[in-house]
Amino acid sequence: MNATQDILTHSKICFYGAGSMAEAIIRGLVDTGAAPAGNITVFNRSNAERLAELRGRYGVLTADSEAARQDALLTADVIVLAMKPKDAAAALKAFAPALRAEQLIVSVIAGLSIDTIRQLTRADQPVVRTMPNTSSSIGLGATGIAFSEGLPDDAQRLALDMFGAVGIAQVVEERLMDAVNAVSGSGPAYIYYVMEAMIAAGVAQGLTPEAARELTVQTVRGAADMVRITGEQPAELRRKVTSPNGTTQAAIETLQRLGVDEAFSAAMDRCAARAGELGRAIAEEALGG
Ligand SMILES: NC(=O)C1=CN([C@@H]2O[C@H](COP(=O)(O)OP(=O)(O)OC[C@H]3O[C@@H](n4cnc5c(N)ncnc54)[C@H](O)[C@@H]3O)[C@@H](O)[C@H]2O)C=CC1
Ligand SMILES: O=C(O)[C@@H]1CCC=N1
Repeated sequence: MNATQDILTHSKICFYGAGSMAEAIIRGLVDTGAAPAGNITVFNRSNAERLAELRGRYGVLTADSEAARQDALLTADVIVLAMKPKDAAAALKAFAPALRAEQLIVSVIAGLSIDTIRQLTRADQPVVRTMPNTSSSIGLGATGIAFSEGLPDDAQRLALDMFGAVGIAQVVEERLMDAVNAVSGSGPAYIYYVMEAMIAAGVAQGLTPEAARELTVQTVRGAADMVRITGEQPAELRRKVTSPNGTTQAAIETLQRLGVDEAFSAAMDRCAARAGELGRAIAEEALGG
């Protein structure tokens, strides 16, 4: 074990919010051994059943009472903000007064800026803003990471190790975090949407749902791995599939005629803009303007 892994291994991590994103990260940390389950405490607002589920699956600790929640927050080295954006302002306001200067805040909340977190806590609170995705739950996550100004190297390393344990982690400037949200944070949903459409069209053409699903899944998996493994550009790989005047050309021309490029561009612009709106709404609710 090297010294940097040591930091994550020995840190007490508190997950504030116990939803799908928290679980995805917890699973990666526990399964890879990047953080021992006994160092992870998780809580949500009031859903004891959900906490029991996480305890049973991963062996993590859960905080089931207000006193236990306060204790988990007070004793944590790292606090992961994993609640919905609409719950973030109230949660941050409630726990900020008890926060210690050295506690690292890691946020996965769409749109929430480092500046808002620091305004609610301390001007020099160590903060890592991230945008992961749900593929983290199978170790194939893609996370964008931005650091607060002056964040010490060991805190940067800890965050990179935490998200590296569940996939790849890409450091970006904070101003680009909404773009990361548009590409990889929400991205899995676009691909699922494409898969839904492919499966439905295959079934409409007579395939069984099972056959359409299997063929679609393997096609998407194979295409992603072709880009990853060959290192070639997607456009070049597409060219190799597309015989002149063949079937693929007929399909791609139809997609282009129907405006799929424009649809993706508009959807991703709207996604990034929505992240900005969510972030401003949290700041307004928490800071009053
Ligand atoms: N689901 C996704 O694909 C991604 C989600 N995110 C971000 O992750 C965050 C969480 O999203 P999900 O896990 O999908 O949501 P979710 O709805 O599955 O989980 C939210 C959790 O927060 C808890 N919670 C809410 N208010 C709380 C409070 N005051 N105290 C304690 N717990 C509280 C809820 O009980 C629930 O356990 C969001 O802010 C979202 O922007 C980021 C990247 C990807
Ligand atoms: O839909 C959302 O707002 C969250 C953020 C990125 C993925 N899911």
